[in-house]
Amino acid sequence: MAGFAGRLARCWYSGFLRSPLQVPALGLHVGGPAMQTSQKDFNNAVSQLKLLKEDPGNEVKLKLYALYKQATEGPCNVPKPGMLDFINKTKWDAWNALGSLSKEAARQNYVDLVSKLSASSESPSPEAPAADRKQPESDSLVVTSGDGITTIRLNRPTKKNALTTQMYHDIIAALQAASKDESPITVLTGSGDYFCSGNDLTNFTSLPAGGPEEMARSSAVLLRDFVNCFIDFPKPLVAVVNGPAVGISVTILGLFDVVYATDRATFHTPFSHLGQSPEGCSSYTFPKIMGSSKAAEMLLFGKKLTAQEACAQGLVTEVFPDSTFQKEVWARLKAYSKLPPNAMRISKQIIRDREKEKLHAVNAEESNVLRERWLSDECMNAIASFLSRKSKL
Ligand SMILES: CCCCC/C=C/C(=O)SCCNC(=O)CCNC(=O)[C@H](O)C(C)(C)COP(=O)(O)OP(=O)(O)OC[C@H]1O[C@@H](n2cnc3c(N)ncnc32)[C@H](O)[C@@H]1OP(=O)(O)O
Repeated sequence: MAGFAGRLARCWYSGFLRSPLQVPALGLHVGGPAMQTSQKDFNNAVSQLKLLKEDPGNEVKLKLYALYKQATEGPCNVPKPGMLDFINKTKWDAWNALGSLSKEAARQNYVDLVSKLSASSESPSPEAPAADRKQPESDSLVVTSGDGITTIRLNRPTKKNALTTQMYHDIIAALQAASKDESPITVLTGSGDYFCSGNDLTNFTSLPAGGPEEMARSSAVLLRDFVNCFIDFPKPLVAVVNGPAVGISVTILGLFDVVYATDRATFHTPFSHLGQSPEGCSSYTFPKIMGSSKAAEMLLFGKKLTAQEACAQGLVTEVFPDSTFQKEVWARLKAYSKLPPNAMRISKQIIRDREKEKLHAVNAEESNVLRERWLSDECMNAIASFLSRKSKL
């Protein structure tokens, strides 16, 4: 089985966390007389699922997992996995949340869900990709160009723009394309009330076949590649920080040329709380920008800075009142984008180039250290605790 079908078969039962309370809220059948799904329809749906062209996402996969178990084995009566076994606990929660739903109703719901997924996977994509730019793989990133500015927008507002693995890949591709496009200026910003809540902590719950070591290894490679793109970006790179920023969305700011923030923004790197360590070259850029003791307070103790504090410490260029933030910032950037582009590139080069080698070395070292950290009990416990906080909501 290649592509999605193969991945589906492999990670189906590796599961994903979702509030059990949300499973019945999906409009699923809970019983009643209209149960006519045969075993054959159910078997067909199981086969049909393997032919889906698009990954339906972890939440849907978890729903399907729970319905499959209920349809084939009935109500969950296996022991609850331990607290730290959060993947199996998540699956158990989802299955257990189906309570006494009958096998027939579960079969019906499973068939209905697969049929809905098959229909949407066959419908044509509503937007044709722009001829000159490969569009991101997911809707969670939107890239647009106009007025001399290429804007890369994190677009997952319901999750505070937390970065999924796919988004890291899409941002890398977007930066590579932007480095060669016509726009003199490139901007990173977010949709909704957050700039970004950092790494999506559920990224760590979809274990690959090689287990946690493989997950840590591939995440370290992805992190290094992601940060390298910011180090090497050749044009003026501006962060338009539209709200609070957490984790990696804060650390990479040290690699931007200009950072504009709304006065609602905060800056927070809770690495120790998460059993993790600094990335984004912040172990080098933050002490240089704000001095070693202010950097330590952020990177070791997770001190949250207001926008004004971040500006006073040199991480933010300028703070704007939230009510006029968008208007003022975009008007200013539009004016800057009319400056001679080659002069801006060359000026950036002369400011940044002598640091590049050092930054690449720091990035490689931080990624290696994090690879170890992700396998530590401290880190696993912290992630389990964030995820179980969710399951109680
Ligand atoms: C390649 C790998 C690189 C790895 C290196 C990166 C490291 C980091 O970035 S470390 C930082 C990781 N981020 C966090 O620890 C933040 C975790 N999130 C929170 O603490 C809070 O969600 C919040 C303070 C950001 C917002 O709190 P609140 O206003 O109360 O909103 P909710 O918690 O209800 O969030 C809404 C919704 O979004 C989900 N969510 C938010 N952030 C994340 C996240 N980082 N990962 C996964 N999910 C996140 C949250 O769970 C809620 O979801 P639902 O419950 O489904 O509505």
